[in-house]
Amino acid sequence: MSIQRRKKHNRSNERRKLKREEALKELEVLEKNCQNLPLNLEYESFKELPLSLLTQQGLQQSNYIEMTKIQRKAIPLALRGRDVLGAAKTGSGKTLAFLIPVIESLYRKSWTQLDGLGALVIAPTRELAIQIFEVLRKIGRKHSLSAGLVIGGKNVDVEQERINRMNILICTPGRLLQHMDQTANFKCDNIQVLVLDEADRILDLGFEKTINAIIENLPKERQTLMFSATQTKSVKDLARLSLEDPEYVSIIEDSEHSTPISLSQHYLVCELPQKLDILFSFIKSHLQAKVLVFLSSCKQVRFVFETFCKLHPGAPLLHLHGKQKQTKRLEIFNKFSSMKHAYLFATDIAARGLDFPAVDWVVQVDAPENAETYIHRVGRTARYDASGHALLFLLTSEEQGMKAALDKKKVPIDKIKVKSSKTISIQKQLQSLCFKDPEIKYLGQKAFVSYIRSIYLQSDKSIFKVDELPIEEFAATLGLPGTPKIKFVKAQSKNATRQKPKKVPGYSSSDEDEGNSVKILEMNSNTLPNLDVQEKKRKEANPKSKLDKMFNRKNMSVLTDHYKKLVDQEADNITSEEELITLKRANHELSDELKQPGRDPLSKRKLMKATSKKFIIKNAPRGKRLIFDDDGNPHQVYEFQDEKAFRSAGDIASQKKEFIEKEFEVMKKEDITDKIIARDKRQEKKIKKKVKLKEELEENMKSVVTLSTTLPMYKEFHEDELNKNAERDFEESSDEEYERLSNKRQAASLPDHTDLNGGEALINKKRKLLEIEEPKTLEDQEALALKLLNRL
Ligand SMILES: Nc1ncnc2c1ncn2[C@@H]1O[C@H](COP(=O)(O)OP(=O)(O)OP(=O)(O)O)[C@@H](O)[C@H]1O
Repeated sequence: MSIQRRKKHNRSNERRKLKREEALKELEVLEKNCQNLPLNLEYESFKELPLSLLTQQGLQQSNYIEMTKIQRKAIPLALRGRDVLGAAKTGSGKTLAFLIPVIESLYRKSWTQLDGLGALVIAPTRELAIQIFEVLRKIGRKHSLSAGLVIGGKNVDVEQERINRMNILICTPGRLLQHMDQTANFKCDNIQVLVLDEADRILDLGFEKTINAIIENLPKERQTLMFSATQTKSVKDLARLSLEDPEYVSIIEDSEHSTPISLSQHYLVCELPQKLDILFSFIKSHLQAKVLVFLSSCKQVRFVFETFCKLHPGAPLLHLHGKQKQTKRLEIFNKFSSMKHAYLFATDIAARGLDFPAVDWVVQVDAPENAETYIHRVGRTARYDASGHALLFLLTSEEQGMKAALDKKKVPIDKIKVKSSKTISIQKQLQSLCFKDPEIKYLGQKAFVSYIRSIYLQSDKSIFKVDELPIEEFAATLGLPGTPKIKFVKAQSKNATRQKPKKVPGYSSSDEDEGNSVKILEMNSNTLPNLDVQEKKRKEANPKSKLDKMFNRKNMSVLTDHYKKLVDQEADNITSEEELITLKRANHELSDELKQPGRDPLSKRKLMKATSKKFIIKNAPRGKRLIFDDDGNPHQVYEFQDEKAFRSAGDIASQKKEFIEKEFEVMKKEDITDKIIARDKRQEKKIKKKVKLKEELEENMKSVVTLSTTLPMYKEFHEDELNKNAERDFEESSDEEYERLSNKRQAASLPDHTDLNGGEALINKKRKLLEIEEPKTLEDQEALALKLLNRL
């Protein structure tokens, strides 16, 4: 190296050293300033805080200049390393209040990729996690920290691959725990900051155990920040669990109201059957608005969305609920965010944290479960410094209880009256839609049941009174021809119910009417033979119109099958939470006359139907699978012991275990036999293929004798064939064959692979075959043909 170049090199080295020293000094100063940050001062802007230049730039470029109240209070505390439990109104900027300390904490520790995961942010829903991630990307754009999103609904493998490279993770609790359990090398032992956003919701959603398990995996020495727009006792419990002497920062407690000042809030009182008419009329009179409409369940959302779309109210309609796929949810989220005027029908999935820009109205058609949920729902409007309106529909039975709950939570809300002259009735249109489209009718039935169920499940019985609902009128306003039968059957306590022998689906006996807890049995009224006496009387008193009958006949076959399937499925998939409420299939038992065609049927039509081939085949008893013992005696696959003998054979659990083990052994043996058969078949196939290939090659050789230029083509063919065979074999083969086949494939197609050990010999052998000299004489060609044939 010349002297000049060396000098230049030294100069740049020095410059780098100086820069490093300066950066270290800056970090030292920053750390000192943070530790000594006076907490009694009122900071107005982000500039006044000891934040890194990179964060300052990120904030400025995102137009965050002045701090909100919660940011003023919480950020200085968090910068000093304190644990914070923060409560502030919706839309008050809590996201920045925890993200800035997260970034700064890692920055001050000179965090790099080598240090691994440094911060975890946990949010209750995927949408919220995505939103937090976007804010982090905005304000952290100048930093070189890596951040990742770990939410359900995405490929775990892809996440597993990248998760270890991240410094900050934004995640939902379930998926995070999954990675903690399943992802090799996923280390959380270096976590510096843990954030729980909407902590109370995380608990509401039943993630308490998950959170506890996550916290167990984290180091004790860390900073914890928790934020929510509402704080419940359970959050404080959680705080005790994971925060060390936390600072409780509550902007709500200081203020007169727990909702934003710029939010005007009203409620109206109506009856259940009026709700959809009022909503439709509201849309008609607010076409140029961006409105979020809350309903109690996915089914309600779907029904209202589907029917209103068909009624063309004149405003763009969207819907969002938890049963949609993640990509669809995101698409709708983005669409609604970007639209100026639109109606989004949603479940409580959209209640928390989501920052849709410029929402004018939040309309709660179905009342929220409690005052906290009300606060979060209305918080989707009037965010930051914007204004907004909220309208709550209350049933007469709900008014008193809900108003008291809202007053207690410091929610200022006024009553307004609905002008009946301005309400458009859509009942007829809904009826017609249900009549024309069985899917709509089906949705209506599901919406009906899920609404009643949601009211029944509400824990605050002072607000939600299921027995005061005008059920029949409600069904009629949904356009349904009859009331899907909802029977309240008092059953015994949950445990007692479980011990009872299982009932035949669709069969409801009078013993279900005894006990303490309540069970809902739903049936399709159209196909309901076992109506109770009252119902029969009612039907006699109100004979069905011709239209009703037509309606029923038209939709009967389409709906009942579809409906039955779904109801059956649901009955099979009942979760523990749903055990109280059971969906049951309608009892489709045929009358005795129809069952026994020999007896006198009531009418000719019935007789013909009962003796038809189709009917007999359909109703013939199903064949049973029998197995024969060595003496040729038939047995059922599983034969039942008599109960006494069964009980005397030992306790149920151990018998069950023994039975499962025995069956497992049988399955294992069967499995081996199946595998042998499959392998034999594969080998047979391969031999056949080889013979065929050999024959084809012999044919080709004949042409080689006459045309020596075909050799390259032949070579290609051979390679191709080998590749194809290898691929086919690979698909068909077991894992054990994988290596052999992939070597074979490489041998046929790849160039040099000197680093392959086992495969090397094979490659060389193949290469000999492929790199043969072009034959010049007839003898050469014959020799080549022989060699090639031998290779097979
Ligand atoms: N300092 C600030 N300056 C300007 N805008 C801000 C500031 N802080 C937050 N915002 C904006 O205010 C809106 C609400 O912020 P954010 O979503 O953090 O509220 P939140 O308190 O978390 O609400 P929620 O309780 O509903 O989750 C966002 O659009 C955000 O960009």
